Amino acid sequence: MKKISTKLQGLHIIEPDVFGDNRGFFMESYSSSKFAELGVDHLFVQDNHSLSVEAGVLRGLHYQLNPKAQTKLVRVAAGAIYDVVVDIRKNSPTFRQWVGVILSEANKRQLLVPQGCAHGFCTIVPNTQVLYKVDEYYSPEHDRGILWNDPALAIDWLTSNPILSEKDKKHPLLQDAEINF
Ligand SMILES: Cc1cn([C@H]2C[C@H](O)[C@@H](COP(=O)(O)OP(=O)(O)O[C@H]3O[C@H](C)C(=O)[C@H](O)[C@H]3O)O2)c(=O)[nH]c1=O
Repeated sequence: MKKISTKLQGLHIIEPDVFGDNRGFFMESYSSSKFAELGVDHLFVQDNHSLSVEAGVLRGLHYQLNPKAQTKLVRVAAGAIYDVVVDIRKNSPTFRQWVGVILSEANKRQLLVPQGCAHGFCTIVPNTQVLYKVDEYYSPEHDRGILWNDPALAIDWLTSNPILSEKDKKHPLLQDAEINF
């Protein structure tokens, strides 16, 4: 199993060991002891699962404010996404910078998204199912968002006309968003 760092502190790609044979494959998608050996020793308390039936569905950019900020361990069980993480930690040297990673059923890559980052993804193929663990429970009172196409972030989502929830169409720009990281 490999952990690959990125330019954002705490944002890592994890490549699990995959055992393939003529039947298909097996992998331990999560192991608290093996992930802890990689420094991923969070106590995850909730598993999330979403299905997006179309390509071009964009969910994000979301985060929860402290003290309910979430670390997320994201993977794709079916289909493929372009996963985007934005550093919204005011004192971070990479504040306002973003990283995009393709997570897919095929590459089986996982993404560890640290607290203090906004997270979103855009599906690349229909019927994409995303599974992710979080280390803090959902708290609507602390749930916040940033507008997906904030010009100050200039995120290239690899799609021009995404399918968005009404909520995701109305998030503020980062400059106007409530952040406490
Ligand atoms: C996130 C969440 C949502 N819900 C309920 C609230 C709504 O009634 C319904 C759909 O929620 P929402 O439209 O916020 O779902 P997504 O747009 O997929 O949001 C997620 O997408 C991006 C990629 C993220 O990183 C977040 O984890 C999460 O915000 O599920 C819950 O009951 N528990 C939860 O943990």
